[in-house]
Amino acid sequence: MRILVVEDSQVVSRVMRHLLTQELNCDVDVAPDLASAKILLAENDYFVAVTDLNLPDAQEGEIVKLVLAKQIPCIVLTGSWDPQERSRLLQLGIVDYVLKENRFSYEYTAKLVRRLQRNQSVKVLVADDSMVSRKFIRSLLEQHLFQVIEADDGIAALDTLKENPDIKLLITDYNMPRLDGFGLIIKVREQFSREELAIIGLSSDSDESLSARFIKNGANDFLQKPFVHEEFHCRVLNTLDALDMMAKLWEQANLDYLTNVFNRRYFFNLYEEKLPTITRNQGTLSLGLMDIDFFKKVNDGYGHDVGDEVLVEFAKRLKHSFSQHFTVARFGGEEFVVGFKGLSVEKSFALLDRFRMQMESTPVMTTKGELTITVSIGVTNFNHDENVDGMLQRADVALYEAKEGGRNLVSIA
Ligand SMILES: Nc1nc2c(ncn2[C@@H]2O[C@H](COP(=O)(O)OP(=O)(O)OP(=O)(O)O)[C@@H](O)[C@H]2O)c(=O)[nH]1
Repeated sequence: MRILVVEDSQVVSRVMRHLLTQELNCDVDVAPDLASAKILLAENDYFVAVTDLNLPDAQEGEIVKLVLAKQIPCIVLTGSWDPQERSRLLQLGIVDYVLKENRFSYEYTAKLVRRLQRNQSVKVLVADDSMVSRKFIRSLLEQHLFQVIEADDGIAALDTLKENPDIKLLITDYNMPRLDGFGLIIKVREQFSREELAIIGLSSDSDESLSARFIKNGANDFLQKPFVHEEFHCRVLNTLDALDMMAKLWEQANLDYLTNVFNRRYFFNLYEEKLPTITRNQGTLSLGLMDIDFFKKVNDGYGHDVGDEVLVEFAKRLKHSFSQHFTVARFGGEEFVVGFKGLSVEKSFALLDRFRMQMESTPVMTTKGELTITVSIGVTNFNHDENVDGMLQRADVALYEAKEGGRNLVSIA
């Protein structure tokens, strides 16, 4: 990724280059004037340009027109606050107008570039029956490089969400035929949590209670029409930042920090939730509890870091073998579990025994060389009158038998 900084002050261009390369994996070209910017723009493709307005050979912001004509997103970083110029440039389609006030302005600009990079993979659905309004919102979102999908009422929005479950943000108007904004949000929230999909409500209605009602019905935020560009972008960015933050918190709470498979808490919550349905439907569930053999010897002989490498590789192989259809979790230390929803104990035994043999026959490559790692496994099925703990206790007994039987074995409880 290449970024162009057009800036005659060496101090500012050095700061921007430093912050941008720190924030992103990118190459930064600096042009100190319009003439050199023209040459660089002719020679390279840029992801974004960060430009000053007042250059030694062009004091009227000519650089902005040049950058926008090449369809390159343009962030203006200027020393002069001119409200009229600012709104003229925003109308022209710049991404943002940032005043060089202090170091936060430069940090903000670098973060904005990182968000633009992230936005390229973020899908936003705009539900509004007014085509003019939809197109206006689309143009604002596209300035920030989002992927935009439109729907002209609530029902169309629901269909679009069904076809595109990876949509991250829904921006919805209130008054729409067939299904209005509230109806849409209520239906959407039946399927998508706040962690999965963010919603911003919009309305030009003067009813002051609308914003609170939108939020109480499940929206993350609300915007009164007409709004200014910057407020729109700030709210969209804040909402998506909050979504990212929630995703990070969710990962910290549910994923194992070392191996990135699910943790014990996730596994318990998932199956405590699933067991009543499995019981009601007379469904099948089995699980395999496994423990790497003589793992202490790996740590003692090669060091804790090599032990970690083995755990990471073991989890990778487990994921590769099972996570497409089943649930893989690390319970702690060198103990892992796989939940086989829909599989009988005989079938999961066969899969786990094949995994055990593959472990034995394919050494793990570590920084201290190849190590042959074996695993002992206890398998059990789910009796419809028990809880997750009961099932795990029986799997633990089977695992103990596998260890007692000489290790590198799969045993059924
Ligand atoms: N490297 C590393 N070691 C860990 C981690 N968590 C636990 N351990 C180590 O795992 C080892 C577990 O050893 P033991 O419970 O004695 O079992 P074992 O050596 O695998 O022997 P058996 O299970 O009887 O085959 C201990 O040395 C722990 O310190 C971890 O996250 N990383």
